[in-house]
Amino acid sequence: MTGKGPEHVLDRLKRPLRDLRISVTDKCNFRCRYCMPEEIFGPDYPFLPQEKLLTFEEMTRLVRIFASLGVKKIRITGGEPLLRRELPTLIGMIRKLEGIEDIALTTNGSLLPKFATQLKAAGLNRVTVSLDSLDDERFGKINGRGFKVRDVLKGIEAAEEAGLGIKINMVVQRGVNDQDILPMARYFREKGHILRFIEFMDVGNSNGWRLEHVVPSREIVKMINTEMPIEPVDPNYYGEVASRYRYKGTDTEIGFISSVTEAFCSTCTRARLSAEGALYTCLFATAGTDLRTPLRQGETDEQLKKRIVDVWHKRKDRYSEERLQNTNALKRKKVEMYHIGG
Ligand SMILES: Nc1nc2c(ncn2[C@@H]2O[C@H](COP(=O)(O)OP(=O)(O)OP(=O)(O)O)[C@@H](O)[C@H]2O)c(=O)[nH]1
Ligand SMILES: C[S@@+](CC[C@H](N)C(=O)[O-])C[C@H]1O[C@@H](n2cnc3c(N)ncnc32)[C@H](O)[C@@H]1O
Ligand code: SF4
Ligand code: SF4
Repeated sequence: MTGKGPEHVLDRLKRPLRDLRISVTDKCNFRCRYCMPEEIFGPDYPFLPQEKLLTFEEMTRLVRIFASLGVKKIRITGGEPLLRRELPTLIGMIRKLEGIEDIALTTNGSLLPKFATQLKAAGLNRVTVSLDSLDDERFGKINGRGFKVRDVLKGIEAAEEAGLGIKINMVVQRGVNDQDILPMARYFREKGHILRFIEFMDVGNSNGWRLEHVVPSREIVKMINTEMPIEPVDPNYYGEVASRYRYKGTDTEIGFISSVTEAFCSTCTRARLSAEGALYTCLFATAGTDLRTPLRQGETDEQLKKRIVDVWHKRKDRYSEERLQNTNALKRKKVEMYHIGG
């Protein structure tokens, strides 16, 4: 598969495949209420056994095939991806693949002090660190395990020292952490890091989502603009999830991910690979396509590629747009976020 450029596949809504998000583990050291609430994900929860997880060799082989279909960006996620042993080794393996221009990692940040340098050395380009509050009491409740804000800030500092690109993601929930919007904006503006506000979504089936809990991005834009004037910036690439802004008179950016109020399905170029090797074509999918079994049964690259192409050709997912039009979409059974990574 070397030598010639990638093939380009389009789905039924004419969307190309550009971005692959790989969940490397379903485990996490946090218990964020909106993702893995403690009462469901308790000590006896049956997480995937090691033999069901894709190995690094299997993931790398699949990434090579995806790259031959036009994927340029890989996002490593989870669960908490830094709980997967030897993760920098996987980054190094993916880095060597032709066609992969960008490797990013989404993390809760708590283990970055331990791994940031190794990740950078292995070829990781950037990290996106999730942080929902700067207040220890609220943050402890949100993460469900009493982690302190400092634990995450130390991770961000470690990533900075290692020379990794940095973005911060904050999921905003009305009545839970909306009072943190301005303090977060002030803090990361001062630090010069890109902060992105994410509208709380109805992912999975266990997070008790209600529309009243969503703070629409336009409300946050207004709130920030009143204190710290901002102006829109053009997207970096086709299908970028965040609407970008910058603080007037500076180069510091801020972003808004309006996954609920301004769905972006029409330009969605993302495929997702779960930790056990199932391919999902939407964050809100009810089922995935098993790639691990044919892979372990010895299918060739060409056969696996055909499976992926067939799935992408059939794809017509546009859940977030459908939900905007008809909230009945909410009633269907969906895959959990920790399972395919968000
Ligand atoms: N509905 C929906 N939400 C998404 C999708 N992709 C990302 N999000 C939401 O946006 C959040 C941030 O996503 P990131 O992974 O940081 O976004 P990204 O597009 O990879 O970011 P950049 O590569 O830095 O532009 C996720 O945690 C989700 O909440 C998607 O395909 N559909
Ligand atoms: C599932 S986590 C996996 C990676 C890592 N553990 C972390 O928290 O960054 C990926 C992202 O999904 C976001 N997320 C989880 N549940 C969400 C929800 N219901 N709505 C919006 N974003 C959500 C998290 O805040 C996090 O930024
Ligand atoms: S959002 Fe990330 S850190 Fe929080 S429980 Fe889910 S996987 Fe863990
Ligand atoms: S809801 Fe599905 S199709 Fe729409 S942007 Fe998200 S992942 Fe893509």
